[in-house]
Amino acid sequence: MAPAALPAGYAFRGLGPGDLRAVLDLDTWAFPSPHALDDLERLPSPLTWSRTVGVEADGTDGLAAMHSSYPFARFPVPGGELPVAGLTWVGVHPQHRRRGILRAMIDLHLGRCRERGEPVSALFAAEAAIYGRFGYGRAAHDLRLAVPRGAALREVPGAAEHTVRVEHATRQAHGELVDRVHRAAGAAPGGVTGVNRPGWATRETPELQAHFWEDAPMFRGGQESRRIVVVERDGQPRGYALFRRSLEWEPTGPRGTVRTGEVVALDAAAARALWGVLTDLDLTTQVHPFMLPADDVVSHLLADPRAADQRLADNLWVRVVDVPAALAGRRYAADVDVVLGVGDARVPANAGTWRLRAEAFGEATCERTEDPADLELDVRELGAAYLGGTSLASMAAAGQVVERSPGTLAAASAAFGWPLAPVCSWVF
Ligand SMILES: CC(=O)SCCNC(=O)CCNC(=O)[C@H](O)C(C)(C)COP(=O)(O)OP(=O)(O)OC[C@H]1O[C@@H](n2cnc3c(N)ncnc32)[C@H](O)[C@@H]1OP(=O)(O)O
Repeated sequence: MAPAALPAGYAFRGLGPGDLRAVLDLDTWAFPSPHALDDLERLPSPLTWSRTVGVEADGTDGLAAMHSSYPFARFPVPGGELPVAGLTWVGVHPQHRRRGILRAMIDLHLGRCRERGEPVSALFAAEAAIYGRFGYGRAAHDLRLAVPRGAALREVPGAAEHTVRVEHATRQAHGELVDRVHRAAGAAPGGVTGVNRPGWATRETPELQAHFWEDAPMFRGGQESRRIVVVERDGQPRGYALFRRSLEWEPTGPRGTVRTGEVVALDAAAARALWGVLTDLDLTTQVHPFMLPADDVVSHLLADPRAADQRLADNLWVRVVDVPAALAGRRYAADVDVVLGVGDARVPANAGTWRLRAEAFGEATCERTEDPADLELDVRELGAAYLGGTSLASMAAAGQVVERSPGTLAAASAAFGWPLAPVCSWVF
């Protein structure tokens, strides 16, 4: 299929910093916002301008649509890192919707990913029904909890040996610490060696860093400014949690809530120390962590996990843009030798049969073959399985992966899995 073109009367235009106001105007048409453009314009933009594309309509001022992507040069995939395009700021003005502008933007994006040598694209979906049709699969989930104050936690040796700092969170004081601990926690989650955390993207560009640390009062939603707990052992930071509190006085007394950002620790003892602090803040009754891994340590530490009202939400969606580069660029949790018959309506170069060979946790190869497919699947399901968090067998049970050679599905499912659940700890 040829890439979708924009409808007649529309044209793409590369955007730059001088377009910020038009971008914010379009963005607040796509995502309704109570904030004035003048106020939004003063905040640091996270965009990488060289990857930001607008759509203009003949005879109309402003933008009809836009999209951008973040250049993740070192995006964690199972057992390695690859260049990945983080698709973001996708918006179409309500005046111009449902006439194929998004479809044309996606095809432009996928073509540019291939030109830039980015074999994978990932995103957070505003609505879950949008991106499957374009070959993005639901690749990761995150855990949402409401942990009661004082929830009993299982003990971990060494937790009590940490000292605790509770401070205002600033880039100047904590930027380097947060980056260092975050990267280390993704490379060896919980101190487990030989297994990384797929999807654990870092804020790689200066624009993303500036945007992350901005703590504009207009976005606090009635909560306090951003705070941080740092736990240290022998004078070295071993974990941090970003958080904000809010407080309401009720007839029964104070009812405060703690909302966390990232809660990241380098080992189990540091994690236990952090959760001990978060669940014991005065005047609060509940802790709401944001976007933990589905297998986060806290789910194992809670004596009564049911009391924490656990839910899963979709996290990263993944699109395999270049099948051989993506499949050879990750590692597998078991030996595998399988022929995949891949369907791809938008990227014809991906379609066809591919032989994937790998040794458990070793190098992988992926080459075109004339051999018949053992498994048939659409690139959407390949994307869902890619980070190791959605099993091929579970998608086969739903009729979305078809096993042609008996026995190959179980073996490939084990190989595509990963010992730790994929997640991204922040929304991009
Ligand atoms: C990664 C991110 O940035 S996520 C942010 C996405 N942006 C938003 O949610 C902001 C508000 N929404 C919008 O800006 C727009 O409605 C968009 C971007 C979601 C869709 O743009 P449009 O130009 O209207 O989409 P387009 O006309 O190309 O539609 C392509 C197909 O997707 C479908 N589609 C589009 N939006 C949706 C949706 N929200 N839910 C379900 N299906 C959708 C269309 O029906 C169409 O289906 P078809 O292929 O069967 O004909």
